[in-house]
Amino acid sequence: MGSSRGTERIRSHPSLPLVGRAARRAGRGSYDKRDGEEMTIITKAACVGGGVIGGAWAARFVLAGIDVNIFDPHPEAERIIGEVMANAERAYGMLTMAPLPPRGKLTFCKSVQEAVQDVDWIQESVPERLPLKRGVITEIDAAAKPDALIGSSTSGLLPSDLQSEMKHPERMFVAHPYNPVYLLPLVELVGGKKTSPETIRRAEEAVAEIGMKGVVIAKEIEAFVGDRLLEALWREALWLIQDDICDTETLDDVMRYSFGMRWAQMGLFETYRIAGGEAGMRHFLAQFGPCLKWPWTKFTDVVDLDDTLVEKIGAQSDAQAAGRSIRELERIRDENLVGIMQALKAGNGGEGWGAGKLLADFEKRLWAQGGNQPKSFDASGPLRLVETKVNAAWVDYNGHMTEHRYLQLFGDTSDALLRLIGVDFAYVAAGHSYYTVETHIRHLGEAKLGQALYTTLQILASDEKRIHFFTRIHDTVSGEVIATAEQMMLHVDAHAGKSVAAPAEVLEKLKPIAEGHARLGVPDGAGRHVGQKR
Ligand SMILES: CC(C)(COP(=O)([O-])OP(=O)(O)OC[C@H]1O[C@@H](n2cnc3c(N)ncnc32)[C@H](O)[C@@H]1OP(=O)(O)O)[C@@H](O)C(=O)NCCC(=O)NCCSC(=O)C[N+](C)(C)C
Repeated sequence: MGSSRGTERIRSHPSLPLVGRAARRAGRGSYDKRDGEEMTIITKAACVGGGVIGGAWAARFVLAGIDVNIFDPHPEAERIIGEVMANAERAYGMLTMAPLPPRGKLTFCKSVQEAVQDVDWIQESVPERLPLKRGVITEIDAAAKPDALIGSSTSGLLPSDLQSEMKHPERMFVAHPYNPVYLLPLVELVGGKKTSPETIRRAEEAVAEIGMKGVVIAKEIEAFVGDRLLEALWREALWLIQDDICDTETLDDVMRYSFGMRWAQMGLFETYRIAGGEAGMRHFLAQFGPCLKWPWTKFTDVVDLDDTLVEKIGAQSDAQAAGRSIRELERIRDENLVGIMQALKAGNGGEGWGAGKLLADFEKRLWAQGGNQPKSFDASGPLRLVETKVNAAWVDYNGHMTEHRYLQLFGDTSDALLRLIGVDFAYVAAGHSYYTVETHIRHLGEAKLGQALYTTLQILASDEKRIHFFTRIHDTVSGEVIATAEQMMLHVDAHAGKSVAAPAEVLEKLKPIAEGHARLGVPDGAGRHVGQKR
């Protein structure tokens, strides 16, 4: 697999990309979806600085299956990074049912040199002081492979200033992420005067492979794009608090009950286009353009952040938190972000929208690369197909898993069976699939937040068109059956919208499972109808 380049680059292939360990296990780098082109992936990374941002970068890499070396001289670095990692794992458990690759290995190193010497991507996340950052980046440059990519997490320093003392400045750029880095996909990619365009192109490819959206900023500018926008809002917000127009909670309410929700799915301009009505953006500009000259803002003046204002904001913020710790708030934030991304994944008629589309595409790659999908299976018993945990978004007002999430889990299980018999994304894209036509669910026990579950599936009968099967949801610890579903799927020609016989290659894969399961006998609860005595 050895490559003379910092990140792996190999020829394209019709398959979908592998990431991190999966790529290495396959003895190669990643495959490109675009015919004939090469692809850049990260096979090993280093994080220099392991605070809130550096630790979360490490989590993003590790959960994408990439080994990470980390260097942070803080005496409690291991504890802090361990806590970030735990939050990230919890969030990913809620975010996706797709088979994540085996976790990358996290290694704590004693020096910058040790951390960076054999890796493809180095992410610098040390405190925001130019001499410190420049010094660390120069040190990284001296110890890293000459072609390793070096990204800085700086929130606002110019890459030209950061790379000025490097021997190989062409591979250095700003990779500015958003907290929590393991969930929020955006990374602003900003080159300095000496950064090569090739570096930015490779960085953009590489972050896509770890589920991120690399946005290339055309010109370097202090604070780039995101922090410029946040700075404007932040300044205005400080004035509103200083002038007693509102308190911190009211200000946050104004955002989160209104335009904050709009911004998560469409940005500023697309939202304003709609606000312009049928005449669109031009009408909007004509309507609201004149306001720009009205006294609607104070943000070009800088508020005096003196002790009184700091204490005022601190006290209002304490009241707003109502005793919740930062860790609790982080968990609430992560659950909400997961919920938003999942909603966006279902947006645009199921195609996915914005960050949800990115998640859908990432999941497709994970499914395509197989993950924990068994290569062989034992049909002498029901197939164990899905492992999961009840996440917060699945729990209803009764404090247990709500009913449509059961159906989701049953659907994920039938999807897993379909993949086993060769009905995958490519098969569906070619025009055929299986559709569920009947379901009978029984709820036998409760599933609570965080409870580990697994599913098993038994085929009851099958022919060239039909698969009749019985799925159980079990508690992972006790094995107790919590719910069952008896379902019928029909093989269909999706274009014609009609059932048709499945092709021989699918039926051949189905046959040994059906034959094995025929020996198991009819499960208790199969064939029931509502109203029968138990
Ligand atoms: C297209 C469709 C699935 C079938 O429409 P059709 O071709 O008109 O089908 P028929 O009604 O003629 O039925 C074909 C044969 O199948 C037999 N059949 C039908 N229903 C059942 C049943 N419930 N149990 C047993 N057998 C059944 C029927 O008797 C016919 O037998 P023959 O021997 O005469 O051939 C159409 O129904 C459709 O589009 N339905 C909607 C499907 C849907 O949207 N489902 C929800 C999607 S969820 C999902 O699919 C989840 N997942 C699998 C992706 C995980």
